[in-house]
Amino acid sequence: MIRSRTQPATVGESRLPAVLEPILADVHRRNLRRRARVRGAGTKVLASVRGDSFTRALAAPGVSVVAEAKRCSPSAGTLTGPEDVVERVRRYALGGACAASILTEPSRFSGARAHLRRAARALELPLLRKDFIVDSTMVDESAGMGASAVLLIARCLSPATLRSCVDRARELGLASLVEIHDERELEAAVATCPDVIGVNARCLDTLEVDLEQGLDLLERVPSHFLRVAESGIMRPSDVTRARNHGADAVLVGTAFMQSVDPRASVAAFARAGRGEYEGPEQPGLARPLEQAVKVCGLTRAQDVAVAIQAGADLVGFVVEPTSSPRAISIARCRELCELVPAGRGVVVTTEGLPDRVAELVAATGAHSVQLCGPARAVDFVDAPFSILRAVEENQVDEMAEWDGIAAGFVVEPQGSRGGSGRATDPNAVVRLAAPGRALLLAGGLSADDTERRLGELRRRSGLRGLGADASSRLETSPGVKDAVRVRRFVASAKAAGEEGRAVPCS
Ligand SMILES: O=C(O)c1ccccc1N[C@@H]1O[C@H](COP(=O)(O)O)[C@@H](O)[C@H]1O
Repeated sequence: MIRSRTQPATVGESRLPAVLEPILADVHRRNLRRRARVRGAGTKVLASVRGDSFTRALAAPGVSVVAEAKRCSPSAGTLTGPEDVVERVRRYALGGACAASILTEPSRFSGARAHLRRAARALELPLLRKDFIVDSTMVDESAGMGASAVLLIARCLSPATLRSCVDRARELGLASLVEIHDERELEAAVATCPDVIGVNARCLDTLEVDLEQGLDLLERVPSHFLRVAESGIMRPSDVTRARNHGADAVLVGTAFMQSVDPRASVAAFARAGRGEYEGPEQPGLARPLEQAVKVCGLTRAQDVAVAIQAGADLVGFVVEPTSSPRAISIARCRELCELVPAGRGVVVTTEGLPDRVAELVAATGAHSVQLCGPARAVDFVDAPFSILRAVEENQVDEMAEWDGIAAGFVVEPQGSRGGSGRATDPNAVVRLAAPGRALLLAGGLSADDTERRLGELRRRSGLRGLGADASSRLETSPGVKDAVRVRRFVASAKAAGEEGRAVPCS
């Protein structure tokens, strides 16, 4: 039993870890306040609880991915600024997450009940409420928020309370995931017969993660329970390890929160869960596209070195159209990609068939692809690499289709096929701004006019994240970059960024 309502120090016989003590004290305080406010009103439970959708999703063949939305944590610190949790979870769903875990704990994880409520209203995906549930009334609340499942941390609950929470969840049609970390907690979990048992590889006393130890314990969970590996799953090969230890699902938070392209990361992990992933351990882009600077159409190793040393965030290699004066072979592209830091090489293609594009990405070793030809967004939802979609400045509808699927857009002048040297119309570009959309301005940018053109657009439109992409005007002859122009282009694009930061957003 928890001894005090505001300062719980023990659960049953065992002392609480130092990290849990203040968290649980806060939970109790908030519960007291909330219940005093709503006394007599009862807890509204949604009629349409979707608990079976959570267990069905986890039971799908292979290792399913439960992707977590959390802004910070005691172990990782701040993971993201304020952001739209619904948009993040939508990207998780596109990438192939079977369910999402949403933090509702406000003080240590910057979670909110509203995040869960809004996601449940907006999305079909089964949602796990991740919080520090201390009694069955919090299970009722979870159903009221639209959760399909609740996380019950064995370390936070006496055996009797754990049982009453699992039973209450079952009555409400919610799935319960009981989290354990050692043999004793495994016994307690098994005794309550939850739907799912999760092994947290993180020790709550030290916050240290030992994935191997966690996976060994997971193997000892009786196989009639759905088994989830939690914490320490940072790369696709960890999913493969979990698969080899009998996991039905992995719960991944930090790796996806730290990813620049959560859709692509989830897609890579989900493929690994099906035993189908062969890509890099850090899938997708390495840097955010906000104010990114890309140098495109590189054909020579020395030009790649200059661009990277100058500070380019991305370097592009044109494989198609083969008619481009900057086109190189797949083998040459692979050689040049090897010279580039991970996550910064982009293969440029007019190919639009997803399997062929996937082959091209694998063959070149690029982490992302720039799609310049006709392609359907729906074909790329679960592509395990990042996508830059090239659009013409008037293709607003095309952009809407790719939102959330492409990590960002390269905006070219109307009628351009790339590398034309022609400039975009600023009036058209400002109309493309939308929340959460990353844009790279392209078309005839040179070492001389980039700072002015970018700065002007950023000031006029509030497009402060606008990046830049240039090719032909940085050359001495087709395919041969001029080192001075490349350096000046990168520097002036970055300088426009600094200026943009100083101008308040209107
Ligand atoms: O760089 C190229 O030659 C190229 C060829 C075919 C498709 C895309 C290409 N690069 C893209 O072209 C623009 C920049 O062109 P420019 O500066 O006007 O010459 C940009 O989108 C590059 O990614």
